[in-house]
Amino acid sequence: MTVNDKTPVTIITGFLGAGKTTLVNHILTAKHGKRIAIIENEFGEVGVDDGLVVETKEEIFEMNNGCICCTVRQDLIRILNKLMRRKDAFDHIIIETTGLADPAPVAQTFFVDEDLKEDLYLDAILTVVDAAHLSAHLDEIKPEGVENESVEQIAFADKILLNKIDLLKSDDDKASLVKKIRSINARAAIIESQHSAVDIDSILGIKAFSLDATLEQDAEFLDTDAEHQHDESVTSVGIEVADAAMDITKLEAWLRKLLSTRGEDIFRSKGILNVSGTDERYVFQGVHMMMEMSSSAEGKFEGWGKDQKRVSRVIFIGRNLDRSDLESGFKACIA
Ligand SMILES: Nc1nc2c(ncn2[C@@H]2O[C@H](COP(=O)(O)OP(=O)(O)OP(=O)(O)O)[C@@H](O)[C@H]2O)c(=O)[nH]1
Repeated sequence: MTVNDKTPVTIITGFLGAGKTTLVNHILTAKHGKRIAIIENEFGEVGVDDGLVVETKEEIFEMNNGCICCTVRQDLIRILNKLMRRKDAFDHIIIETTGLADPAPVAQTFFVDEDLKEDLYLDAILTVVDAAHLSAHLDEIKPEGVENESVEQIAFADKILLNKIDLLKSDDDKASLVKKIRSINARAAIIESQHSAVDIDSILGIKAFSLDATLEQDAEFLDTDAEHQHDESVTSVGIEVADAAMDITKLEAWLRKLLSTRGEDIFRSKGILNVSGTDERYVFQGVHMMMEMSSSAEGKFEGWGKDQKRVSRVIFIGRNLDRSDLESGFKACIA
């Protein structure tokens, strides 16, 4: 079978909050004529992304019970094998990793699994980066033997979306960020973007993955016994409130204060909210100290479904998280 008879797979990776789901939504709503299957892997004990991905007719598979680069790799293989039994139904498969994943073990799957190798080829590893926060994450010193996920994600990229360029203060800041990226990966093309809005032809069907370049980067790439160690100090706290609605004014004030004081350690926060006194669905998005609150009234995402149970679900991801403090703070904002 030649590469042209196989189904292309794109791995979308990038640190927490970089703009991966925004990119998936852009792909799902752009006009390109491709039938796409999406496999989503989310970090943390409460899944939120299922409510953040736009509703389309495309098939979406959620994998929320572990990390795609380690514990649920067998689940990934199972889903891919299932998809390949209906391979005429798809033109392209996209895998969105968690923000803390190492893309290499996910990419390895397409070279070591005999069945999948027959039907699929790895088109590209796309790494989305947050122009405002990347530098700090790249500079982070990790304990001996622990991977810096941001560095790995850049190192293995075939294409880099330098996203959130609206948040860069000057051309000098941009130039020094590009220099830093180039010192880790000199090969990948870099495209600048805002809200991950890129030309679909520049990211899908580009045949940009190179096994030779990847082996040069990591001689153990094809070694199925090679191990990697995650930073165990990064954890998540998920909170669900099923039987009451939230007071939006109180909640917004609490979140703003929380993120302005603890936003260095709270890398990522997001949630879907059942707000008292309205039928609109609310979504909140936090990346370090930056925060956005929006509602379905703005028309960017769907409101509550007619028979949908209105549950508030939030997740905090970061270091030194105090579960009881976060839970009591959130629940104090119940209307
Ligand atoms: N200012 C600005 N904000 C952006 C841009 N792109 C995405 N965002 C916002 O950044 C936040 C995180 O975006 P997501 O697409 O959810 O990020 P993600 O990489 O999927 O996050 P995780 O799944 O948690 O790892 C959201 O509030 C987005 O609206 C951009 O270009 N500029």
